[in-house]
Amino acid sequence: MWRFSARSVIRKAKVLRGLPAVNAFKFRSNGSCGSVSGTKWVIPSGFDTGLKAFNSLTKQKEPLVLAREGVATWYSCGPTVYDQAHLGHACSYVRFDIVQRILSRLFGITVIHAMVITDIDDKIIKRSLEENVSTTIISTMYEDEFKRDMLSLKVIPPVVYLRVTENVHHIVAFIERIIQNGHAYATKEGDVYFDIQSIGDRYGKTRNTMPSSATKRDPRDFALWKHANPQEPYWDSPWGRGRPGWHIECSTIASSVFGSQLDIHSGGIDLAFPHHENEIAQSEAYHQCGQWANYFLHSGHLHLKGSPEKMSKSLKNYVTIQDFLQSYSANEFRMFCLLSKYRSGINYSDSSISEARTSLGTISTFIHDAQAYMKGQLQCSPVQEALLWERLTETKSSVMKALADDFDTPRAMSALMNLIYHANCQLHPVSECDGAARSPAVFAAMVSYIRDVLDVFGINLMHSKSDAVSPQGSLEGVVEQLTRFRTEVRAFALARQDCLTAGSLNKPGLNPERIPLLKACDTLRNNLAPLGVLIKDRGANSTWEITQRGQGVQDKDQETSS
Ligand SMILES: Nc1ncnc2c1ncn2[C@@H]1O[C@H](COP(=O)(O)OP(=O)(O)OP(=O)(O)O)[C@@H](O)[C@H]1O
Ligand SMILES: [Zn+2]
Repeated sequence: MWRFSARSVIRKAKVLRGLPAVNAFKFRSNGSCGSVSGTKWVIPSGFDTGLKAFNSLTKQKEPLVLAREGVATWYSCGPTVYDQAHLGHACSYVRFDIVQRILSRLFGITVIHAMVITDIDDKIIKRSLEENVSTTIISTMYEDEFKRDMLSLKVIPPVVYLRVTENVHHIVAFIERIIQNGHAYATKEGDVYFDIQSIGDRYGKTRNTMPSSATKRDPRDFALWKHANPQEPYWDSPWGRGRPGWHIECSTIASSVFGSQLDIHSGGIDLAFPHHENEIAQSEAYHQCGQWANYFLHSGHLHLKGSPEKMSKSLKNYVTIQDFLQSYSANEFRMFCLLSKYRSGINYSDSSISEARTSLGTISTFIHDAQAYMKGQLQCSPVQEALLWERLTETKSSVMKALADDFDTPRAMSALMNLIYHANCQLHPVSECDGAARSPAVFAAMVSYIRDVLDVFGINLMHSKSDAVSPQGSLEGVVEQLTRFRTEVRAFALARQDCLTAGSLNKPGLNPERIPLLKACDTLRNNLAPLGVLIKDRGANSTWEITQRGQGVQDKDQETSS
């Protein structure tokens, strides 16, 4: 249902905005390399998606025009892998994952996403010296953890991850070309610097934050290649032993995958300057053209509430993704991200994450009630069916409009919540069925739509037992069998108590034979709760349900605690 073709979606979007559906696509005809960065941004030639995106190059929303029809080339700066990933990283990568899912699943655009893994840099070297292990051990360990963390947050992996250390030969060749093109110079110490003056006023002149150095021609010049100090890892190069500077890895790797033209480049806002400005300067100096990447999207920072600083490994004010997932679910984190614009700063606190949990709870409760109504278990007076169909249509159009407008997820979520509010207003439980006309189809349509949209955002609400498709061997089937087995064991143990009581021991709680069995049953129940399976004991019977992860540990119900 959500795999619309880009053409049909854009045609619909134009009709929604009151624009003629014909000529929905403009193929502009300026040259492949557009304008010069730092001077004037030129709208790219190619395929007009009908969407708008905030482009950091112009600091305003621009029509999103891609070089090829239905395809977006997308490069993102990846993590520097010297420590565990935290919620700041999660926030940036989940937000862009949502943007990419919107592009591909709602607007039919194939997103080709490549990401670099920075597996050599000053911070990694420092950490390896502190731990007395090689940089490879540090980077491999944290790269693996990063990838696992992203998967547990349901971030779709890029089509390719590229490590800096596996691309040093490309980087050396890239630097050589920049030198040949007259935009970089080597020093006698074995460093290579980008020559800012060689590109005139195309570089951010007012933002000189680079440290000065005796060997640089201009304090703004930045390192493309750094000579190796003793004990540091190195690669051979025409300038001696050394390693790449930070910015050059992205220009080289993005160019090695996508050539001289890139549709979208993303990263956190802290990367806008100097990192992205330097990437642009290097890439345009290498390709000898302007406007290498047409759109730069930057995500806002995540802060711990009350802290003016972004959450950061170096500032040690962070919550790791793994710690977070002990108490909350990936669905909850994604909802937390959806409730703010990807560009805005976001405060992480108990109350902001609770707000996300509450929103998910409202949605789940509505789905549950709507299903009960469909099954005839929730009796209601007649609903205003025509009104609900109308509201559903309006919601669909509001969601599409919001998402086409710089991926405005909070506006889309508010349209969904508004639909739920109006639908809930019609669901009044009454004690008896009055035989009134019923309208299950409109509730079914709302539930399907809400689930589809959330699925696009990477939130899967198919977690209730009744929803689950239960082919043999599914996880639900396994939990069902496990619970039945536990029920039998418990019933057996409880019956042993009855026997002994009947045998006039008169102290049922002291029967030693049943304790290990009941203890095992308690342990199983307690261990399944953080995994999202809530077992409830009702007399000798037990039921189970899938919950949000982390809920439902019920120590107070321990059968063996007394
Ligand atoms: N607190 C944060 N909020 C949002 N995005 C963040 C935050 N911290 C890092 N990022 C983003 O995560 C991506 C990977 O960052 P990287 O590994 O280079 O982190 P970093 O900035 O070196 O981390 P740190 O500052 O924690 O040492 C970048 O796009 C960066 O902008
Ligand atoms: Zn980068």
